[in-house]
Amino acid sequence: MARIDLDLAHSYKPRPQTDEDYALLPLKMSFRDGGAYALLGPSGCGKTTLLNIISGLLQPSHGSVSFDGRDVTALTPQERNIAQVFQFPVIYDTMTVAQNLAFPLRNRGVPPERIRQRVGQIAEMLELSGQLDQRAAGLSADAKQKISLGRGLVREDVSAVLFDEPLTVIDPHLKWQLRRKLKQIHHELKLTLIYVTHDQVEALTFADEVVVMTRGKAVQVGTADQLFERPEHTFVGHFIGSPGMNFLPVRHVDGHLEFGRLRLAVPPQRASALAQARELVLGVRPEYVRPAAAGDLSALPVQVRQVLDIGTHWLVTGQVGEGGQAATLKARLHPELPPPRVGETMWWSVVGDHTCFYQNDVRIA
Ligand SMILES: Nc1ncnc2c1ncn2[C@@H]1O[C@H](COP(=O)(O)OP(=O)(O)OP(=O)(O)O)[C@@H](O)[C@H]1O
Repeated sequence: MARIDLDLAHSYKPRPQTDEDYALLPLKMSFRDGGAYALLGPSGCGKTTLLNIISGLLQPSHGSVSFDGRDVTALTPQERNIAQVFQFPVIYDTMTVAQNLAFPLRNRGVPPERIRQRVGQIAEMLELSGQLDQRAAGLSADAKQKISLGRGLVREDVSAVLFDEPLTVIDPHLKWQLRRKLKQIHHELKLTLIYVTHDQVEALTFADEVVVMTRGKAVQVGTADQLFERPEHTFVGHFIGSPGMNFLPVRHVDGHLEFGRLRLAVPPQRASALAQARELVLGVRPEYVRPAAAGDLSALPVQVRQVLDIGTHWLVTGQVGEGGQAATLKARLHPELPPPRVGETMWWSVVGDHTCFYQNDVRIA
């Protein structure tokens, strides 16, 4: 296992000029030895590019990759000792499940007795023990992908195991089980795992830390709790959560906040952090929006536009302000509260301990 340090940028173009020419903007980041990480972001944000640079399938156009302090930028995946699992199964159909799992070990001259033990251990973890003697050809797509996962995890001497959307072909029900299984396997095997996905649930259940990416930038590396409670970038607030964070542009004037003609008090504990800021974006998650009394200084009047019964809560969409100043807010309201009526005006508290403030998309308080 290895600690992985990146200090690089990547452009697929020979002479990059602007930020748009880069698939990865300059980034500096470390992956702890034995950590479980997810690279999370929408299509085209640079996840696969980053994964391929870590594995050695791709050389960064700028900068370096180090494993345990050793520069490996020019080394191949084999020389870096990386195992990779791709979206689609990579297995030998003519071999049995056991032979497939043993293959990476046999290739490296691991003694037969150790191979037998390790294949048994991995098969048990992935619930493949009953199929060890079956030929891979006859198995379902799910089972074949489990073999691929097993082949990725079977070696004990790898620097890291990289997964590129490995559960894409898996049936949704089994997907849930396998995600949990991978987490459990990580605890047992203590491998450095890096997992690419565009699915936040997948990332947050699997990883200790999630790297959130957008447009070639890693905007935050954090635990599920950090990404939810303190998004460092508006993109993280928007991308994590369902629905994502509410954002309101506000002006900081004379110790209070203005949204159009509406006013909010600045919480005393935020006053110093906001002292120099004028144009701000207030961010509050729907989970932390609370009904409040009319005129409450932490609240705004909101006209209810839609009420959905989500079972565990009411998901309410409302409009605050009017005309060009209007903004949409969402709140998850407690199921035991009476459901709001469409068209009614409620006061929603949006400023509290969980509220974040942003300038140029970056959190300042
Ligand atoms: N071989 C390539 N040559 C040129 N441009 C590429 C190449 N591979 C990727 N890109 C571009 O680099 C950017 C990042 O792509 P990348 O595949 O890393 O994103 P991703 O987040 O993995 O997306 P997806 O989830 O769709 O796989 C995109 O703009 C993509 O078009």
